Amino acid sequence: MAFNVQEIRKDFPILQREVNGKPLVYLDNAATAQKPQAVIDCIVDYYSNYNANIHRGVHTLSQEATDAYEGARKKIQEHFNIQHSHEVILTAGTTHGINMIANGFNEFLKKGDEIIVSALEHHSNIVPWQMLCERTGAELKVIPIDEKGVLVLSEYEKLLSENTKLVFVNHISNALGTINPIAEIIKKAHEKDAAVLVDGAQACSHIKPDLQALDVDFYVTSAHKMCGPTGTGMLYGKEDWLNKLPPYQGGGEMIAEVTFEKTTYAGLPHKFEAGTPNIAGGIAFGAAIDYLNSIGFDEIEAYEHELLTYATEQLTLIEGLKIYGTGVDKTSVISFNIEGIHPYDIGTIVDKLGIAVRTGHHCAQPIMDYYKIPGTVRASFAFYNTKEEIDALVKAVKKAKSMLT
Ligand SMILES: Cc1ncc(COP(=O)(O)O)c(CN[C@@H]2CONC2=O)c1O
Repeated sequence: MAFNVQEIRKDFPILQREVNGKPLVYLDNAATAQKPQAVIDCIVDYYSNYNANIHRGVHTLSQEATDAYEGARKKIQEHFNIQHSHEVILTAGTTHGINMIANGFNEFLKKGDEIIVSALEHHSNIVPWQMLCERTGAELKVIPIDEKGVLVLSEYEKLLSENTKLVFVNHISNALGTINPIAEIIKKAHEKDAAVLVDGAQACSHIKPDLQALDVDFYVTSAHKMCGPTGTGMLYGKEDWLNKLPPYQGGGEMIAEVTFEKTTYAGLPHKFEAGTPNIAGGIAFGAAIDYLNSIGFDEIEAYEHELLTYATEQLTLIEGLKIYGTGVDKTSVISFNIEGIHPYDIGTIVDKLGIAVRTGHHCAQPIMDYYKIPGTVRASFAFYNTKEEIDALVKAVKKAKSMLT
């Protein structure tokens, strides 16, 4: 099917909404993507027709629920070109997955070891590693960015040493839209025998990463960024690493045998899946992947690039407007400010006109510190947005500017 945004928009009930008496213009997709009817129906179907707890059940409903949940795991495996389905850990989301790995490395790090993160990271990919360094005595090093919001790879190479044990970098910056050269970052880390975790939260709705080709050690993402439900996501880990790391949480599901003398743990993936999971969420994660693939990531990437180019052109026509994150490799996120106006004031006014953008530091305060700004207005576009919606944004920003200056 040729890419037809008007046809696609019909799949998203929420896009018919009005906000403050105006048509909703939803441009906060970097925070969470909207949900197509197919994903909504999947959740309703589970709770209506085969709700049951999974694994170990002898009754039909439990078997149906288990088949659907493990079927979703297979879909995730195939989508990301992962070698084994047991290398797919279903999580509560990106933050959960990152903490799972940070916890696991308690036993692997010692004083003198070094962890490298980038200056582009979301707090979810900074704080867990700071906590790990506090626990182990390891030292955190930071890859700097330049004025364009692009990582300075020459500095990264200087930071790498035989003391480097772990490297953490996001695939795409949620604050600026910068796409990082993760294949190169991974290759250089592996030359020093360092493991790499990539935070893919902002990437997986825009591109389809091939995790075997990337040779990444860990990759995390959230379903809600991929038109799936909140509270579910994926941690990929090479099986050698996942077998080395201790379980994250103790409980049901993650055990092989429990005695008061000793407990043995389940194998992968269940070692990392204690307790009753978000069953509906996991199944609907699979439905979201099916939906995105039915449109096609080549089409999504091409169309979103069109939106980014158009929005950049139109916004930069506004006098006094500055865009942060001007690298060549960017996805459809535009962070901007208008001289002399606080981003929060712009966000508040455009909301009155039905336009949803995000303002603030976007859980990336180090980036705001680098630019010496309190925050930005962030407009983030998805494949179901339109050029007409960009025109509405530009008109609203101009109105806000005229009201505030
Ligand atoms: C790059 C990145 N990493 C981690 C996270 C955390 O994901 P979860 O909240 O699903 O665990 C986010 C969330 N993005 C935030 C959420 O709201 N606005 C944003 O930009 C993110 O963009």
